[in-house]
Amino acid sequence: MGYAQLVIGPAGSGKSTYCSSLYRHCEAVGRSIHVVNLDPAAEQFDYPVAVDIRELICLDDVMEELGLGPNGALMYCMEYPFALSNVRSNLKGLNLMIRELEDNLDDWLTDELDNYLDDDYLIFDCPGQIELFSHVPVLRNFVEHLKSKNFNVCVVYLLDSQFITDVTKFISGCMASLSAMIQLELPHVNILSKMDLVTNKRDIEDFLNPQGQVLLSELNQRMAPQFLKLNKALIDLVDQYSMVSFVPLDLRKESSIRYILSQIDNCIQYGEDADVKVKDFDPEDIDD
Ligand SMILES: Nc1nc2c(ncn2[C@@H]2O[C@H](COP(=O)(O)OP(=O)(O)OP(=O)(O)O)[C@@H](O)[C@H]2O)c(=O)[nH]1
Ligand SMILES: [Mg+2]
Repeated sequence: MGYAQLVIGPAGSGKSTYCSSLYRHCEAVGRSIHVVNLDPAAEQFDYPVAVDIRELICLDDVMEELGLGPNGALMYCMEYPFALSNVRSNLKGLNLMIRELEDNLDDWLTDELDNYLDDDYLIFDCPGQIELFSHVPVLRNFVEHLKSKNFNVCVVYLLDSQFITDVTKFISGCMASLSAMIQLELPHVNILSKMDLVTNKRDIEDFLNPQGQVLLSELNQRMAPQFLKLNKALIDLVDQYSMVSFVPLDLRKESSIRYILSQIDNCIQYGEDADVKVKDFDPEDIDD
């Protein structure tokens, strides 16, 4: 059994920083994790990269060869390894393969991830394009692949606390997270990142464990009267999916990282197998 965190969230929400902080934390406590870069546009890392999607495809090449802008090129990069047969016709004359890697998802992932099975703990640092977890099936296919390889996977969704200045922005952050939940159908931990930048904690407190009724009345105050019904439906939706809970992440505090990691471990049942093994062992069963 392997374990994996899929770290997603809007651009600049702090995903890569979270990955490197988590790596350092685990290193300090003597725990082994491996961080995988799934961002073809990434340039530098503060963590040792265990597996790098840029070895398969890189953004600059796609922009140049296909004449795409950075966002279109990124979507292309992400879909490329996962749907190679569909895009093969577009690839005529292109020399996108940077190395002599096998030219399909299974081969590439199997090659790269086979070293990381059985009890290994992988962190996937994903790109920030919101399309990836809203309606494009790339990540979904990727997750299916991980599951087939016996990984317990959890989504770690980061939302930048700096953007959560009022209820409307909070709701839109929730909606983006919700679409990832629906799209990926995985256990989900929502994190409010960059808490060190929040000067007035009271501004954010309402959003850490918000009450549906409180959110609704704030939303109603901000929006024109014709939105009352929509507001109610939105808040009900957020309530229903019991996703109105964000865990604050303050990278200055070890305790904050430790707490988040324990929540995630819980979601993917990391460590439970070891407990089971201990519990299964009954001294009474031993023959004399
Ligand atoms: N103060 C503070 N800054 C942070 C924190 N996390 C990230 N940042 C800053 O926010 C910016 C974006 O952080 P990244 O970790 O690159 O964000 P990302 O989500 O990986 O970004 P993309 O991969 O481009 O989507 C950088 O300038 C980071 O230094 C944090 O906890 N506190
Ligand atoms: Mg990043």
